[in-house]
Amino acid sequence: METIRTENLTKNFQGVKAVDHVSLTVDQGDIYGFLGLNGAGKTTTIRMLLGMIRPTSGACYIKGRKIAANSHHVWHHVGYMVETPYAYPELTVKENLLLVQKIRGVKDSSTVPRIINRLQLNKYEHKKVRHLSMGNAQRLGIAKALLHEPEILVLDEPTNGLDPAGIVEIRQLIQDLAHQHGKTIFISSHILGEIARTATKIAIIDDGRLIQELKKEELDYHLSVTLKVKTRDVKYTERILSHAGYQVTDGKEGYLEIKNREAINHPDIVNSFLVNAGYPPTKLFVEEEDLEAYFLRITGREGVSDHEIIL
Ligand SMILES: Nc1ncnc2c1ncn2[C@@H]1O[C@H](COP(=O)(O)OP(=O)(O)OP(=O)(O)O)[C@@H](O)[C@H]1O
Repeated sequence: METIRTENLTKNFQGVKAVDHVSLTVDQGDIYGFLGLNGAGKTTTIRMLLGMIRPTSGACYIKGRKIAANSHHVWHHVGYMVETPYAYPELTVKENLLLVQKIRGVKDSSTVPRIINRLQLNKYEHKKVRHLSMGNAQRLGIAKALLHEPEILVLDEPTNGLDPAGIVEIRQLIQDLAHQHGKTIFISSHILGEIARTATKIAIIDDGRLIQELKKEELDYHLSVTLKVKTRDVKYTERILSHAGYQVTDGKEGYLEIKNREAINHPDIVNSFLVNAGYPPTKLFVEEEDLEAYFLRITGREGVSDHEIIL
C-alpha cells in the first residue's frame, strides 16, 4: 500500500532548481533509501514532504492525502528528524523526552520509558544532552521522532557525523524499527554502502532530478556482472577470445573483461578454452558491480575522485 507519494515535485530557489519534477512512491513497510550527493536536493524534497516549505509546483501525498499548509491530519502518522537533531543541552535525555511528550499531547505515562528502552538510551537517561556522544544525540533525535508512535519515519541523513560503530548501530535500529515494529522508513543518505545494506527500495536523486527508483531486487538485476581474466599474454588472449566470439575489452590493471552471459554463467568453459589454447588464466573471477560503481555509472560520474562520495 502506498504511504508517501510525490507528483512532479519541484522547488526553485531564485532560479536554481533544487528539486525538479520528482515523482516517487514509498510503500508501506519500505525502508526507502533516498540517495544523492551533497546538494542533490534531498533535504529540500524532505522539507516539502513534511510541509515545511511549499513546492513551486507539484504535490506530496501522505497516506493518500495531499500535504498543504493546514495538513494537521498527517502529523499524527509521521515522525521525522531533519538535519542535526535539536535538543535542549542543559536538560537530560529523559527531561527532553518528557517535554516532547507534553508538546505532542501524549498521555500514556509509559511512553517515555518505553522509547528510552527501545532506543537503548537507558544508560544515558539522566545525562545532560550536551554531554552526549554524536551517536546518542542522534538516537535521542530518533526517540523524539518516535514518541507518538508514528507509522512513518522520515530521517534526513541520520548517520551524518557518526563513526563506523555509530553507523552500524543506527542501521540496526532502522532495521529493527521496520522489521519488528512495522514502521515505514524514508531515509536520505549520501553514504551509498549504508543504503545498499539497509534499504528495500532505492531512489537516486542527482541535480534535483530523480534519476532512478527501484526495488532492491531490481537493483541486483541492473548491476552489471563481468568475467575478469588475466593471462601471461593479455593481447594474444584478447585476440583468441574475440575470435571465439566473446565480447572482450581491455579492463583496468591488466584484466580482460568479458560481458557475455554464457561466459559469466560458465567461467569453466572460458577456462578450458584458454588452457587448451596454451594460455591458462593466472586469474579468473566474476565481479559484480556494487552500488557505488552503479551510482557513478548512472550519474555519469565514473572516474570522479572518491572523496566526493563516502563509500
Ligand atoms: N533556502 C535555500 N535558498 C537557496 N538555495 C537553496 C536553499 N536550500 C537549498 N538550496 C539549494 O538547493 C540545492 C539542493 O539542496 P539540498 O539541501 O536539498 O540538497 P541535499 O541533497 O539535502 O544536500 P545536503 O546533504 O548537502 O544537505 C542546493 O544547490 C542548495 O544550495
